[in-house]
Amino acid sequence: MTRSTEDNMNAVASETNQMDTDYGKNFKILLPNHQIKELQTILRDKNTNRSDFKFYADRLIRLVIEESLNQLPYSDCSVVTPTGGIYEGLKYQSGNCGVSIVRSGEAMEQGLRDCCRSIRIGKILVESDAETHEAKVVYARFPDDVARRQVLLMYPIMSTGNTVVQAVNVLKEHGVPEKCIILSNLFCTPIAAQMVIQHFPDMKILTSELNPVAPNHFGQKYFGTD
Ligand SMILES: O=P(O)(O)OC[C@H]1O[C@H](OP(=O)(O)OP(=O)(O)O)[C@H](O)[C@@H]1O
Repeated sequence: MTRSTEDNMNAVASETNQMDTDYGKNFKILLPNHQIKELQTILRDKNTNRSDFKFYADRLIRLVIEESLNQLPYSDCSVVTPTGGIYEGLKYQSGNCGVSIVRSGEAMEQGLRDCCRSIRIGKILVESDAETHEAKVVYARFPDDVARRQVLLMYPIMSTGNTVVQAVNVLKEHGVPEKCIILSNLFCTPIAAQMVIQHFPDMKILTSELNPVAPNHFGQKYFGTD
């Protein structure tokens, strides 16, 4: 039996690691716990040095990536144990890929590779016009068969949501159905959540925090260009 992304989403949502929100069934927040709150606190603290920032950001990224992988399809399988028993388990299905939104989305690539060693990772670069603040896509590269894959779209900060909206539009132009995209995010504002959900109601979104203030220093500090 194959477990669809949706089946899996519902199964996982009823467990303890995600919180349902008022933003519909496709928007999930990691269930807050002390560990997650500590990581978020360190990342928001202006006194956190760059080395610590990257270290703790990578830890939070790993948690979000692990949970995002729970949204992908798995199929039933059985294996033989060392004592000759049969263990009924699950097998991760192939046919997935990552796509990072440059630049801060690239910070999430290693977390994904640590879990899926040889996963293909595409890239999208969205630039905001300095005067009009209009976001536009200036570069995009995907696996040839991206339209047939489940796509884990990685971007850590959603402030207005404009960057993500443009990136998802490009994926859709390349034939990726909305329901096959899982957005992996660390910090999201309510405005961005509304904006992205309004544009793409069938896309799945996983974040670690919904807060009116996004830590927009993330990319600068993670990559040391602040
Ligand atoms: O949801 P949006 O309003 O589109 O904003 C998303 C992010 O993009 C901006 O960063 P920046 O342009 O520095 O991108 P980067 O961190 O990826 O380099 C902004 O400071 C947010 O961190």
